[in-house]
Amino acid sequence: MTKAQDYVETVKQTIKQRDPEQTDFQEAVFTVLDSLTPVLEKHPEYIEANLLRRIVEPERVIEFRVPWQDDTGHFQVNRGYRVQFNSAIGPYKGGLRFHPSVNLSTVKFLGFEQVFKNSLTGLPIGGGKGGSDFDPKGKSDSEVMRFCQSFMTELARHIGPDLDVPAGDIGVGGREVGYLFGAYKRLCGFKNGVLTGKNLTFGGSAARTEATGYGLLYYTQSMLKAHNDSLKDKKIKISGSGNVALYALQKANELGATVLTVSDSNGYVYDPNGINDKIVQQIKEVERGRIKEYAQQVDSAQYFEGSVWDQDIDYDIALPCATQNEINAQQAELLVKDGARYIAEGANMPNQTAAIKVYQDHGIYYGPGKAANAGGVAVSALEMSQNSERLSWSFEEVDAKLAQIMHEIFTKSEKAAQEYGMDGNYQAGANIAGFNKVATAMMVQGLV
Ligand SMILES: NC(=O)C1=CN([C@@H]2O[C@H](COP(=O)(O)OP(=O)(O)OC[C@H]3O[C@@H](n4cnc5c(N)ncnc54)[C@H](OP(=O)(O)O)[C@@H]3O)[C@@H](O)[C@H]2O)C=CC1
Ligand SMILES: O=C(O)CCC(=O)C(=O)O
Repeated sequence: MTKAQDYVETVKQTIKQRDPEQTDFQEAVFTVLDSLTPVLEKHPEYIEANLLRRIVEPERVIEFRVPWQDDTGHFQVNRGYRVQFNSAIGPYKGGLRFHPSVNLSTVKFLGFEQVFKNSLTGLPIGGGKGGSDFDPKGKSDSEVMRFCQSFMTELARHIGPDLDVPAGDIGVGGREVGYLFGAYKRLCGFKNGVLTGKNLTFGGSAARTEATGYGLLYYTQSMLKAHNDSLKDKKIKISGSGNVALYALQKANELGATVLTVSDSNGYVYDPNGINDKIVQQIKEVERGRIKEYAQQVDSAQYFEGSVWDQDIDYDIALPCATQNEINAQQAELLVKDGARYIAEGANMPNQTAAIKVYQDHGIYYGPGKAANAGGVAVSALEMSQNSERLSWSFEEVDAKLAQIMHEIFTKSEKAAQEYGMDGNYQAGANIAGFNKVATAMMVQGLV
């Protein structure tokens, strides 16, 4: 074992011992650490400075009670979190997730990923993430508003335009950001740089709603181009039908691909003629309905219960856009058998570690979430810039910047992989390129 390998193993063991139950967090950290051994061989000063041990420890973890009243008058309590992971290159930045599965491990894994993702965007933002085990599904608008107000009553004291700037994630969209902003304003006054993903009427950026899904397709375009390929006439499987999935679908259709599937946590819709994004948008964004309603409206579509990744059909590109760990090794084997050559992650960590190993073994080109889905946070950072200069840019201007950023993220990852002799390994490339900037910043800032 080299000194670098030994150091990585020691850091991994420390995490396992200190937080044995935080399995999602461990998975995210170990994936990054495993890519960094060659960097440590080249930079032994990082080992001397115990940099990895510091980088895997959040700067601050905030956990709080969120009491709220439901429509029947009963008092409810949820748990709120904000993990301020790393501020070496800018204020903490990252979304809030409202979903019953949220716990400290979830928020820590998402915050850790966010550090490297935000670094890859090239914009001056550190990493953070937050959320709650509150489930907005099935709640009335009034209940969601009361919950958001209570959540912000505590969160407000920890955030600010130059300190920590939350945004949306699963279960937190325009409605929730609006209520959170309203509550913040009553407590601290109008500071529109405190949240991103806002409505366009009070400082939101054009194209933020579309940014993660569109950015995913721009990244995928770059990945295909690197292999003299294009999206035209490609068959794509998308999972999820939320914000990321919907705008990935819309952009894929615009770029001449055929999207065969979309899904939710109950099941998936398959349409061999291609999923119509306008119908999905109406069902999900306007009616807040379930995806099976699509099959009730479109003759050529069928609805199936279960995971879309268990469906056995031929296709070219997989775009998982739902949630973490949605693809296991067996499902990855099926993806390979079905002829898919590319996979790019719209969701955060949708592939289990064993699934990624399957892609590597079979030469499938794999774009990790921290690179492929960075478009959302990149446009959030552009929203912060617009708020600072008290101006709003046009949709076309923001979209062009987004496309450029996604292309650069792909190129940076590709080059970093090449530099360390791992040509085509976009996962290692993204981890190394994301790490380099944060590591340099931490080293020159002294013991932080
Ligand atoms: N919004 C953004 O800008 C960004 C989001 N991401 C990531 O993209 C992913 C999707 O987020 P987003 O679209 O914003 O969230 P939404 O809440 O808008 O949509 C989430 C979608 O995923 C499905 N889903 C959620 N949990 C599960 C589960 N356990 N099993 C199967 N399906 C599930 C939901 O189905 P159902 O309705 O049944 O729950 C829904 O279709 C997440 O991993 C998020 O972290 C990454 C970068 C930025
Ligand atoms: O726009 C943001 O700040 C949040 C984006 C996010 O949560 C993510 O990239 O996973």
